Amino acid sequence: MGSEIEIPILDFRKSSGVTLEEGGEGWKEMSKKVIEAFENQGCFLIRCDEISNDLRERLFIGIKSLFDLPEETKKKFFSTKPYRGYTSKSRVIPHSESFGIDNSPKSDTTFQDFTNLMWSEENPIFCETLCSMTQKKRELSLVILKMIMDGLGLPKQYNLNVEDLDNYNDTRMTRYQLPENSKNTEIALTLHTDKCTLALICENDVQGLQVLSKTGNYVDVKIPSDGFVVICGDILKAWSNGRFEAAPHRVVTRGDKERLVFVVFAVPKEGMAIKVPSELVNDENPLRYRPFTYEEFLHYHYSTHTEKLAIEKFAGLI
Ligand SMILES: O=C(O)CCC(=O)C(=O)O
Ligand SMILES: [Fe+2]
Repeated sequence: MGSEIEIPILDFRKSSGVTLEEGGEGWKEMSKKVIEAFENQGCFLIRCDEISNDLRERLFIGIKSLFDLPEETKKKFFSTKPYRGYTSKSRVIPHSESFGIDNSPKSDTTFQDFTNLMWSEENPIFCETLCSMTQKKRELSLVILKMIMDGLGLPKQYNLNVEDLDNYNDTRMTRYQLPENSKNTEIALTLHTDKCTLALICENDVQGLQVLSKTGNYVDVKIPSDGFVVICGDILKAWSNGRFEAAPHRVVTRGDKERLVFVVFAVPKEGMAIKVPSELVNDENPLRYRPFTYEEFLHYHYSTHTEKLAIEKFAGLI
């Protein structure tokens, strides 16, 4: 399909010559780019030093061995919470299986409990890899959110909002099934927006993510091997009074190589009121979203199965 837009690549690597010291010139420049990308496409690619080849390799070896476990073992990871636990061939994701793990910053045994449940002989290497990846991604998403506060020129008090908007991680690992005929392209994950603040995604070497452009074309996203795609979620869109786009995206499978992804959704603190900063509201930009909590929105989305314009239908004022 036609790719008339380019997804911007923001280079956070030291070797690119930028110094991302908070408040410095490089930081300010990068803040502008983050804001521009979220205003225009609702997503961007990032290259960074944090994720070494070795770490990434260990991650995907671990994820593969996780999905290769017997079905009865995988089913032991059960959750009553929407989109958490082990899901196989669900209504939303018919051609894939995934694990959704809530990773509260207060609990440091989440991944240990998880890997101990999946492997009776335990799996300390994978456990350590999951902790390390999730932590690095969280650090990065906090930097991105701080850049947003700065770039929008919001007073320093909004830096408190950053920790609350990205209070805990919902970590998801997914394995997509191959199409029955490797020459076909199949939709493995239907068009949606992410219901979180931010999503950071990395993949094994198999591409499949597509973002829907404003002009209605699907654009293939090639996630750099030393980075992620960063997607603005509905929460951040509403918080920004609709200034940012929540990029609609889907996943297609093609070819004969299995696609594995590791996603960290940054999720707001339980009970946090998602409220547009008054500085972003004026005569030209009247208030577009009422205050709400993430839990209320997720419940609405899950119980009504509303996907299209879910955040507008739930909290929109205009
Ligand atoms: O597989 C991907 O690249 C994206 C996954 C995704 O969009 C999701 O889990 O919400
Ligand atoms: Fe998504």
